Amino acid sequence: MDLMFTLYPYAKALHIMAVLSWMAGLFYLPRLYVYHVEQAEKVREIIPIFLTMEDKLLRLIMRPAMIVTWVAGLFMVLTPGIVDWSYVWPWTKGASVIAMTVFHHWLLIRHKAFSRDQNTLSGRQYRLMNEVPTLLMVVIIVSVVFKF
Ligand code: HEM
Repeated sequence: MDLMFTLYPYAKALHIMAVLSWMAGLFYLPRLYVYHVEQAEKVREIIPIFLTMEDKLLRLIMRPAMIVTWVAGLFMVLTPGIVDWSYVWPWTKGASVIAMTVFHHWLLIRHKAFSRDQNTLSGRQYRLMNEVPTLLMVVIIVSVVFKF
């Protein structure tokens, strides 16, 4: 237990670093899909460049950042005295991080559809979906800061 308390600030620092990297990708990838849809209609040669950018962002940045966010976050959840489940905030945060993870996998599925040239969504739809991580982030930050 003492070791968990010693490691707690390291876990929190790691958590915040990973969260920032994961969120950067979650904000940028739907925007990249907007350009992918709208530009690919005009210039087909640009498609492989978009696919490479999306693939690298998903595999090299977003996936590792998501894993580190979860591992460091769960470490803090398991540290005694950190989360009091009788409050509302752990539930709103928990629901939002699960929704954020579902959104990540939705982006992955959309990327696979793009790779097979089977994208069915419009630029406008990706623009709308871009708001999802923003809304979830607001709920998460309010939850961890106000701890209602
Ligand atoms: C993926 C699963 C996640 C788990 C299990 C998790 C869990 C936790 C826990 C237990 C804490 C410590 C709370 C405290 O200090 O009292 C924490 C802190 C924090 N989390 Fe997460 N978290 C996750 C994802 C996220 C995401 C996606 C964001 C941002 C969008 C985020 C932002 C933060 C911030 C800013 C803090 C620091 C709060 C403070 O110092 O008071 N977390 N997290």
